[in-house]
Amino acid sequence: MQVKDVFVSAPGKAILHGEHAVVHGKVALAVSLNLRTYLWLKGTTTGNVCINLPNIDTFLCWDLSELKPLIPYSCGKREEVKRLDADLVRRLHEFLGVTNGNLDTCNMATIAFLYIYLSVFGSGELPSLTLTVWSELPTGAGLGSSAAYSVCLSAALLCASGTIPAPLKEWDHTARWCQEDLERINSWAFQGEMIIHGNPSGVDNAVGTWGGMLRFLAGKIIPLSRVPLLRILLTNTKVPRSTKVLVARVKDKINKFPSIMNPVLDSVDAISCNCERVLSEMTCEPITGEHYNILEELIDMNQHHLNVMGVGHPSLDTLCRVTLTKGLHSKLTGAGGGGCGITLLRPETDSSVVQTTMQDLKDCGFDCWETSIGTPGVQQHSALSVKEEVLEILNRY
Ligand SMILES: Nc1ncnc2c1ncn2[C@@H]1O[C@H](COP(=O)(O)OP(=O)(O)OP(=O)(O)O)[C@@H](O)[C@H]1O
Ligand SMILES: C[C@@](O)(CCO)CC(=O)[O-]
Ligand SMILES: [Mg+2]
Repeated sequence: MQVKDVFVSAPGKAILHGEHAVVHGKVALAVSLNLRTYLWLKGTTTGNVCINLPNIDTFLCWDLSELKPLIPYSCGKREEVKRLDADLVRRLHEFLGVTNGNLDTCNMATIAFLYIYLSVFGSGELPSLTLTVWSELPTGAGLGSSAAYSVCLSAALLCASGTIPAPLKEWDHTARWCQEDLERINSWAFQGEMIIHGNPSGVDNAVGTWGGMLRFLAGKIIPLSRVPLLRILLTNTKVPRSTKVLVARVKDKINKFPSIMNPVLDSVDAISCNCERVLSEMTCEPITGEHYNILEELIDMNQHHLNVMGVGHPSLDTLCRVTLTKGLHSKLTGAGGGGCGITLLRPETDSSVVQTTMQDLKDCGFDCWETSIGTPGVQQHSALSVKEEVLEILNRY
């Protein structure tokens, strides 16, 4: 069986408020970014399944005969995809020689792929294909690279297997799926996130799937359609960290100090709700300096809470200190422990202030750029519609 080629992309995300607290049933507000992950799936007749993941230096190929014995026993019967198939995960660990359960960057990405590939195609004939993924997002830096990767895998494999239709018509450049298909994509992407994160809330894959700005609470996704245009500076401290480790660290802290940590989580919840209220006010009344003052205070308070949770880092303290000397307020975004932070720019913030702030942050060794938010979620592309530099990279493999 030869499957049709599929080209998809999904955006990264920034969490405005609610990271970590959202894992424990509190509200998070998150937005999509103008940085995307691209995936090109090519149907082949080689009898091999190959993955090229240049961002993480992973290039692997298997013969179909090696993969067939891994097909999950329950394949095709699994309508409910909220929990991982523990038996398949265990057999994939064995297959890749993971002995202690500790997955490195390459194993996490490989298992996420094999898990979805085998689950989606396992009830029929496994197809031979080559899948190449390249991302504009920094990997493992808090901007939802794992979710964008999982959403792309899920959309491309579901589409190639015919589980969901390809929305792209001959004359289209890009197309999106209907709500029901997006829900399917999101639920398989969540499985990928479970492999990579351990215990994800699902907020990152929801943003990768639907894009825009979302309110997320206990699996419930509410798109916020009326939001003001926010100017945000993104800074990558380049300090490596793992979301899985940080999420587990917060859980340990909650278990150890429940009476201290639960009020902190409640307070973060209230910060997210206050932020949502202010953002909504900003769309229906004239925007004032006071709106921005409140947004800035919420950022400062949340950053302190995240430090209490144990997910701060000296590099993030530096980010907050450097931006505050220019009157700007920052917090970490995503899992913390290094990675990226966001800085809110006020409408009146002069471009010279933005430039000097960015230079000061670059002098600290950080990457820094102004970003646009609220971009579309997962999309199917015609190869022609993709930026030339992205096509050139994906075509190398
Ligand atoms: N472009 C990519 N190609 C292959 N694997 C990727 C890619 N991007 C992310 N991954 C996988 O996701 C892992 C990083 O996930 P992690 O959740 O730790 O960081 P993040 O998603 O960037 O940050 P956060 O979850 O805080 O937003 C990598 O180790 C790798 O396994
Ligand atoms: C830290 C966390 O809250 C956000 C990571 O981007 C984890 C999650 O929600 O799955
Ligand atoms: Mg992640």
